[in-house]
Amino acid sequence: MHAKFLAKTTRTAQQETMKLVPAATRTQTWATMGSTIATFTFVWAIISQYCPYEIRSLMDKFKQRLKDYFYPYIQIAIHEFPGHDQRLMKRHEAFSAVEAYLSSNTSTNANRLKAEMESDSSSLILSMDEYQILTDEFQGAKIWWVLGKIVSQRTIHDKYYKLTFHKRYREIVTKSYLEHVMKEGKEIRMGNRKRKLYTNCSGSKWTSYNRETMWSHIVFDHPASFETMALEAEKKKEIIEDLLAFMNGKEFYKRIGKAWKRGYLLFGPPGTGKSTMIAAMANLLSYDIYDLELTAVKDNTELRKLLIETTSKSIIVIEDIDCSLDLTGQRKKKAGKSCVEGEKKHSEKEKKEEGNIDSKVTLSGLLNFIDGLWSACGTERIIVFTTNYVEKLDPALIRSGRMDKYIELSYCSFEAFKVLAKCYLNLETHQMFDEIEKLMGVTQITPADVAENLMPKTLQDDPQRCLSNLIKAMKKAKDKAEASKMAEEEALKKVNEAEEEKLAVDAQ
Ligand SMILES: Nc1ncnc2c1ncn2[C@@H]1O[C@H](COP(=O)(O)OP(=O)(O)OP(=O)(O)O)[C@@H](O)[C@H]1O
Ligand SMILES: [Mg+2]
Repeated sequence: MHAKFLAKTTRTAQQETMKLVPAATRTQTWATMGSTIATFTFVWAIISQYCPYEIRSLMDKFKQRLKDYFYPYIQIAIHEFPGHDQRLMKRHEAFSAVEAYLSSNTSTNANRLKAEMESDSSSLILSMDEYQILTDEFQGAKIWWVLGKIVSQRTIHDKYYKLTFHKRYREIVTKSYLEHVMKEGKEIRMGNRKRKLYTNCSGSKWTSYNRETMWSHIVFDHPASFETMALEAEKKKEIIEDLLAFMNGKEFYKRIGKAWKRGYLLFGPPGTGKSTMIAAMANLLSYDIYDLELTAVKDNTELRKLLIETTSKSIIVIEDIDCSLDLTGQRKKKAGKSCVEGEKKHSEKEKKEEGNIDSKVTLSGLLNFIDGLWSACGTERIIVFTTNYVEKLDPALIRSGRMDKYIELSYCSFEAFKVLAKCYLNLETHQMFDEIEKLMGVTQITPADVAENLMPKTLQDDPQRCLSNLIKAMKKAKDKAEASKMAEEEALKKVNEAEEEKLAVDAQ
C-alpha cells in the first residue's frame, strides 16, 4: 500500500477540542496551565533535591504512568549514528532508508526543505528540514515524522528521525509500517545512488558526515558487461546464474544458517579478463566495489576495521593475492618473482608513493577477514580474489566455504574471439574467420592481445585490416612459441646428454 503524505502540522485531539472554546477563555486556560506547570516544575525541583533516592524513583515511575495515561502516543527514534564510538561507526542504514523514504515525498508536501549536493551526484537532493513535521498514513494509521538534532559539545551532532503514532496502531507500525519504510527507502536509495569504487590506499579520510573513514571512493563508472566479455557462452551463463542466485538468495542463506556472502577466485594468465569480470559482476548486480590493497593495511586489527566499514551489496576485491601473502602466512614483498612474471612490478619507491607500508597482516588474519565471526557483520557481500598463479596459494585460503567458486579465465578461444569481433568490428562472420579459427587451435593468445589487434588504430583501419593484423600477431606468437619450445627441448636434450655422460664416467 502506498503511503499518503500530508505536510501540515499535526492537530491532536486536544487541539480540536480547543477550537470549540471561545478565544478569551482559551487564553485564560493556557495562562492557568502555564503557571501551574511552572509552579509544579519549581516545587518538584526543590523537593527532588531533598528527597531520598527511593522516593524520587517512585515519583518518577508515577510521573511516567501519569504521562502514559494522558499521552497515548508512542515514539520511536532512529538515530543517524547509533553506538558509542561515533567516529568509528558508519551511518545507520535505517536512518538513510528513512531519509530516502521521506525525501521522495518531501518536495511536494513539506513547506521547509533542505537542498544538498551529494559528493557523487550532479543534482540537488531535497529533504525535509530540521523540526519540520510530516504526516504519513499507512493502513489507517496516522504517523508523524520529525527530524531532530541532539546538539552536544562534540563537533558531531547526532540527528534522528522520530516517528509518533497512537498506541492502538502499535502492531501495524512495528510489524508492517517500519518494514515498508525500510524496503521502500532502500529501493529509492538503490535507484538514485551512483555506485562507488572504494580504495584503502590513501589513509583515513573524513566523510561529509564528519566521520573518520578508512576508505576513500570515486564514482564507479566502468562500462564492462558480461555481454561484451570474451567468454564461452555456456561459461558466461553459468557465472551469471550463480551471481543472480546469490543476489536473490537472502531467504536461502537464512534458512541454511550461513552468512550471506560468497567467495569467487578468478585465476588465469595476465590479460584474460579477471579485472574486467569484476567490473562486469558489479554492473550486473549493481554492487559497490571495495578494492582492498593488502600491502597498505597495517595489521589484522586494521583489516577488521576495514571489513566492518564495508556496506552490504558490495564486492570486496583483493587482486593478485599471490603477491600479497606467502604460503607460510608471512608478508611477502610485492616485487616477488611471480609478480615480476605477471607484469606487476612494484618498486619500493612506487610502493612508498602509493602510501604502502610495512604490513603485519597474517594469513590467519586474512582467513578471519574472509569467514571469521566478523565477516558475518554485514550481508550480501561478495569476496573476489584474483591471481595469475593459483597453484601458489595456500589451500586454506581457497578451500570451499572461503572461495566458493573458482573461475578460470584462459587464452582466447574461437568462440570468445567471435564476441570480440562483434563488439569491436561489428562482424558476425568473415572469410578470414576460418584462418583465425585454425590459428586459435595452435596458438595461445590472450583476449587482451586479440582486443588490441582488433582495435582500429587509424581512421583508415577497416575490419579487413584489423583481422589481418590479428592473424599476423597470432602467426608471430605461434613462431615464438615454437622457437621457445625448440629451445626448451634443446636444453633438455643437453641436460640428458650431460647426465648420460656423467653416468658413463661413473660406470668406468
Ligand atoms: N575476456 C575478455 N573479454 C573482453 N575483454 C577482455 C577480456 N580479457 C581482457 N580483455 C581486455 O583486455 C584488457 C585487460 O584485461 P584485464 O585487465 O581484465 O586482465 P586481467 O586478467 O585482469 O590481467 P592481470 O592478470 O594482468 O591483472 C581489458 O581492458 C579488456 O579490454
Ligand atoms: Mg587484473
